Amino acid sequence: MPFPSLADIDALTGEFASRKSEAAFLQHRQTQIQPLLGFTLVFCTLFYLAFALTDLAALGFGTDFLSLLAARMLVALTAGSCAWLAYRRRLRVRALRLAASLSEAVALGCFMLVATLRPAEFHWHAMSLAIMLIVVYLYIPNSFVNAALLAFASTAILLVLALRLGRMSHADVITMSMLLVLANAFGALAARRFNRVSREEYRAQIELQHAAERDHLTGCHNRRYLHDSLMRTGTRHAGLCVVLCDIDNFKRINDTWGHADGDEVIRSFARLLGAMTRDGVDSVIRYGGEEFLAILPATSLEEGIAFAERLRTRFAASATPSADGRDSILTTASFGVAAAGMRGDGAAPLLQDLISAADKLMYEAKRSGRDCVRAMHLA
Ligand SMILES: Nc1nc2c(ncn2[C@@H]2O[C@H](COP(=O)(O)OP(=O)(O)OP(=O)(O)O)[C@@H](O)[C@H]2O)c(=O)[nH]1
Repeated sequence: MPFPSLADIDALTGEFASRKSEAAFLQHRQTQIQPLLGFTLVFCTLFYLAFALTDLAALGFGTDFLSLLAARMLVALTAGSCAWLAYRRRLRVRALRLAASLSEAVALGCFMLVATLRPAEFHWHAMSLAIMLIVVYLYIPNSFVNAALLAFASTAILLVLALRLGRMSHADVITMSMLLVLANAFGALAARRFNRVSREEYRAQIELQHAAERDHLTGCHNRRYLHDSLMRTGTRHAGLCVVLCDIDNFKRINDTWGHADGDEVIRSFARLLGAMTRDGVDSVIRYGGEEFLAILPATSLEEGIAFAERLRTRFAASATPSADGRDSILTTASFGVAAAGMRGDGAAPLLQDLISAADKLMYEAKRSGRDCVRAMHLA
């Protein structure tokens, strides 16, 4: 999961400047965005249709009224279909934004037709557009840029129509322009603030989750993650291998070099383990003080042993520089490897059984003189 920084929030839009962070944020919010888009579109469409009454009052029953009714039905059809999609289908964020932009563009376009056919009421049209702009900026979930472009374009078109068709005084045109500029400025500022606050909230949530699931010293997952995530969800892999690693004679390292250097040895072991495991596939957990657990899905016992042997030789050969930089700390580690395939009843192997077996095997490696691998296959 990408870890976004506050500096990554764009000053103009309030969205993450990095595509990766923004995509992760939108993905995280998707389950909220979908029903929100659906609800807002339905809500706006009902009002849009209800306002056909004002067409009837202004124009009477005739061709112009029917044209506007058809336009309003088109808005209802577009927004209704988009709302249905938002409720019923699992859409990608890009598709949701397309649905939002399309509904907004059709509604604003039809609104311009209303203004054209009812040229005596530009004061009301300006007020209605001001309200619609707030809805576009704040209520219909869309990107800041899409919302701003639609808002600017519809403001410009209404002003041109007012100048050409509305028989308005200069004072009225100026007041109308100011009102629409105010609605745009307020809408954009409020959208920017909302975007920023929701991204700060998301970042704090990710940070908390990270702190709750990770070990502070090494950045590896902790036992809470092992119990709450891995053990609770279980494994869906037919074959699973677990490697328990324990740094040898670690007490002596602390006693000889001090705790700060001991910490550095733990960190360098964690770095090596992280570099040798597969990103997004394997899990590395700091299981105890100087004990680590590697959970390797879809890995056979032979592959697990080969992995542990590579790790053992590389760690034994890599020296950690002491804090004063004058010496190098060399040590070894012992490993217990347990693997299992699909069980007789067709169920996946139990992680807890594999960890218990790997723990026993690791102690066997310690008893056999340390710096070695002990392994077994669970039936
Ligand atoms: N520096 C440091 N030491 C730690 C940390 N966590 C645990 N320890 C120390 O690690 C040592 C582990 O010692 P033991 O369990 O006796 O094991 P060992 O000395 O490695 O001996 P074997 O495991 O039998 O090879 C203890 O002295 C703990 O205080 C840590 O985060 N940092």
